[in-house]
Amino acid sequence: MKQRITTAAIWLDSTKIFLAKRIGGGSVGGFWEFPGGKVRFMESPEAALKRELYEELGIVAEIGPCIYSGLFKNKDTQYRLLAFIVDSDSTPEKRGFHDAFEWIDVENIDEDMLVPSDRPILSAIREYLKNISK
Ligand SMILES: Nc1nc2c([nH]c(=O)n2[C@H]2C[C@H](O)[C@@H](COP(=O)(O)OP(=O)(O)OP(=O)(O)O)O2)c(=O)[nH]1
Repeated sequence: MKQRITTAAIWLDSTKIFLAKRIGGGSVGGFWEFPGGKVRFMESPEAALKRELYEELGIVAEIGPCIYSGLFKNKDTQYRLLAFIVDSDSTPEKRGFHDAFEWIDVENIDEDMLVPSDRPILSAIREYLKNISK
């Protein structure tokens, strides 16, 4: 099976987290996601996430710690998904990848609204928020 590394951004503004709804089509169209994307050859995961956030949302982001690592499969590829805390002062814009944005408290995120790969990230976010509030 082919293997790829992919990334997701946990963009926090105090207790709220940024979610983007993927445009319809494909196996995950219409679901909400933590934005990000695939790492290219010889690219670091952090650089890939920074690039994807600029391409998909037009934001310049600082990439912080990785708080989640997990696996998922799509067709003939196994993906290693890494989720990073990110920070940005930019305002996101729609660039053809998403049709809605939302800032939402982690307690109010219904996991069924998320692309399946992103669902296990929710407990990692709760754990992270618990630890930084100590
Ligand atoms: N099936 C699936 N794909 C996911 C999830 N999360 C996630 O980022 N993806 C990625 C993997 C694929 O690159 C893409 C969905 O695949 P697709 O059916 O729309 O298109 P595709 O296989 O042609 O993928 P691609 O060439 O565009 O990468 O989204 C998930 O939870 N399930």
